[in-house]
Amino acid sequence: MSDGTLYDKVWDRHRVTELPTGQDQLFVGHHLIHEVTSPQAFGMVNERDLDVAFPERTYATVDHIIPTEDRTRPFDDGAAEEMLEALELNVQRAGIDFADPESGDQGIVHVVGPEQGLTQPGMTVVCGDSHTATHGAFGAIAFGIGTSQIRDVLATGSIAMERQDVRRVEVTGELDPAVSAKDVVLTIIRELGTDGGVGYVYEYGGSAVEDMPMHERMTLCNMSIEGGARAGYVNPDETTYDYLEGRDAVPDGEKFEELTAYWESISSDSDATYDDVVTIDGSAIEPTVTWGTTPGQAVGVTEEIPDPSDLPEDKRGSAKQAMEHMNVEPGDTMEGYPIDVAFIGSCTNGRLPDLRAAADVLEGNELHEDVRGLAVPGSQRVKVAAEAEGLDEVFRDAGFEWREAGCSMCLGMNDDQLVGDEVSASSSNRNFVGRQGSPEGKTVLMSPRMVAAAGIAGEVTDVRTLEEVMRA
Ligand SMILES: CC(C)[C@H](C(=O)O)[C@@H](O)C(=O)O
Ligand code: SF4
Repeated sequence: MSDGTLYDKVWDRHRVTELPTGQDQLFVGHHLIHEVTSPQAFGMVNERDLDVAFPERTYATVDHIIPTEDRTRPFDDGAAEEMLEALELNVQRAGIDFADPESGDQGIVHVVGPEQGLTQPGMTVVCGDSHTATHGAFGAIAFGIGTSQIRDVLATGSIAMERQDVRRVEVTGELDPAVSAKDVVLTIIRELGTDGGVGYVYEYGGSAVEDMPMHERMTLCNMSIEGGARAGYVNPDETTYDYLEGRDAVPDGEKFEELTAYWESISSDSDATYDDVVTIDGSAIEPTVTWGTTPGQAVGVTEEIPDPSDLPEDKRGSAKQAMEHMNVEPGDTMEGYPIDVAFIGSCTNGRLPDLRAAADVLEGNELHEDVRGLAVPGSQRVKVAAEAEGLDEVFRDAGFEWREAGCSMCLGMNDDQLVGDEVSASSSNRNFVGRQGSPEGKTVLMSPRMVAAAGIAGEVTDVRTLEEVMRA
């Protein structure tokens, strides 16, 4: 068992008791909710005539089903309208703060929590959503939960959970300037496997992680679940405190100083022991893209797609199937793979610095004539901030549609979907078959800069080469 890690310390501080099942009852510091996974859980709580135990520790937003174009109520999509109405009713009844579409605060749950300072180091954060690990970027223990657990958290402010092992994932060296956290996490998942993290929580560290600003750490932790880990976190440091200082939900003055001291104390000790340690050479990572239908089926953009027969036996069948779906061959590179759609957004890469990174590549360029582009800010606040910098103009001038905040084409639960066998260069986190709305659709995951480069070229492109050409 690990010892002296942030995970152990935070777990112990939130552990209420050991349950007869052998699980621990864990107190939940913050509960985030959205419209897709909460209605049933509220239904169960209401049915038993229970109150929400800690409405003040609960925060709601609407993200998955919300249209990113016309938001006139009632929505054209009756099911979407119904889900939002259910959420409105539930939060109103329980007295839960709600980032509704009129509030100016609405957005993807994993974008709004951090931007308002709701997510803080040393907390336990849960949400009925698998990408809750995002919040681990702050040194919180954050994970996705299922419907019956949402019910439990609503009714008691706690859940039954088993303690996980801790794997330290150490990313050494310095990243190439064209390489981002997205490339790092795709590399980690590729090396450790999509189920390599089962039973673990990942502690990310090493110089390449320490050098990452908060939005990059969020991208890294966001995809922990794609590697099978229950959660992922980064120990809090000056970068974390600087990000948090002055945010709405963060106390200021002396209280902030006290908090910082507390946050320091819950960081992993220098002599902490881990159940496993993995080291990855950050300086060797190049811009990385997926060739298949899981986030682990990834290669460096100039690297050859592997031959399934060279893969471990249990990976061969799925690799062959993925190659068929994606229409790629072993030995091909992804460079030159034609795309139809460029999607910038999602809880992985829909924050202000992600939009800046894409806009930086797009400035003065235009989307390829065969490509449609969708830029979707992760939250209303991100949208306003981006517009204040003129980023919307850069996107529009390049031929992108500039939309309202939400999950959008990350999973296509609204109108933003691939059509037929369209190929999308996407800054999101999942490339499963049918993920972006069309069963024949194809998704190539990559960083925002790489999406912008692919959009301009009309095919997967090494952003480093594109930038060289543009400079010449
Ligand atoms: C709808 C929701 C339950 C789902 C998740 O849990 O992650 C979604 O956010 C996703 O990314 O697939
Ligand atoms: S942006 Fe995508 S991954 Fe994130 S919560 Fe929404 S659907 Fe899930």
